[in-house]
Amino acid sequence: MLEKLHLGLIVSCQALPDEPLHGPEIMARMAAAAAEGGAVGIRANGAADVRAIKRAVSLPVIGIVKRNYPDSAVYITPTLGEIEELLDAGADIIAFDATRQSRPGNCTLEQIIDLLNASPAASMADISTLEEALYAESLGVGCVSTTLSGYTPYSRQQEGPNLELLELAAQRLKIPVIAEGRISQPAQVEAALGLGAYAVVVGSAITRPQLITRQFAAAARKVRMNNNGNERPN
Ligand SMILES: CC(=O)N[C@H](C=O)[C@@H](O)[C@H](O)[C@H](O)COP(=O)(O)O
Repeated sequence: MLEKLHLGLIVSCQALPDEPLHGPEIMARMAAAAAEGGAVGIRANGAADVRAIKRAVSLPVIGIVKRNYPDSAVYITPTLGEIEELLDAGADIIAFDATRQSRPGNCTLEQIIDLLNASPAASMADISTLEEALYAESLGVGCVSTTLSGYTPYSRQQEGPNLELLELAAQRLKIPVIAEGRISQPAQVEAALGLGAYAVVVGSAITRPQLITRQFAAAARKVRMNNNGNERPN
C-alpha cells in the first residue's frame, strides 16, 4: 500500500466542524479534485469523511480521527477506539500521534501500534522529533510523518516546514519518512523529495480556501493601507 505513495503528493482533505467546507460530501469532492490534479493519496479526518472519500476516489486513504480528551494534549487518533472506527471505515493507512506526550486514559503508544500491526491497515506515526521517529520505527510502524513538528511544546517552532527534521529522519530511519506540515509551495515539495522524503503531504495550501483567501486579501489590504489608510474590516 505504501508503495503506491512513493515520490508522490498526498493531499490532506480536512475541514473541522467549525470550518466552512465541513462535511463528508464536500471533502469527497475535494478528494476527487485532488485526484484529478495528480495526487497519489488522500489524508482525511473522521470515519464519515474516510467512507465518503473511499467511494469517490480509488486512491489510498490515510485516515485519522481528531478528538480532544480533557486529560491529554494528544488529539490525532489518540486511543484504540479511534483506530477501531477507522478500521471499520476501511482506511488503508491509519495515522496517529506518536509523540511522547501522555495519551487519554491509560492508552499507550505500544498498544496503538500492536493493534495496527495485527490489522489489515498500514500505520503512519505522526512525530515531532527525531527521537520519536526512531522510537516509532523500533515499535514496528510502517512509516513516519513529520506532521507534529512545531505542534508539541518541545519540538522546533517555525513558520515553514521542518526540512531539517525530515532530512535527518530520512537518513537515520529504514522505513519511509513522509514530509508533512506547513508545506505551501511546489518548490518545497521538490525540496522535501530531494532531501529523502518518501512522499509529501500538503493540506491547508490546497484544501483550506479560507486560509488561501486570507493571504490574497492581506496583499490587497496592504495596498489599501499604503494608498490612503482607508482600511475596511475584511
Ligand atoms: C498538526 C495537525 O493537526 N495536523 C493535521 C493532521 O492531519 C492537519 O490539520 C494538517 O492540515 C495536515 O497535517 C497537513 O498539514 P498542512 O495543512 O500544514 O499542509
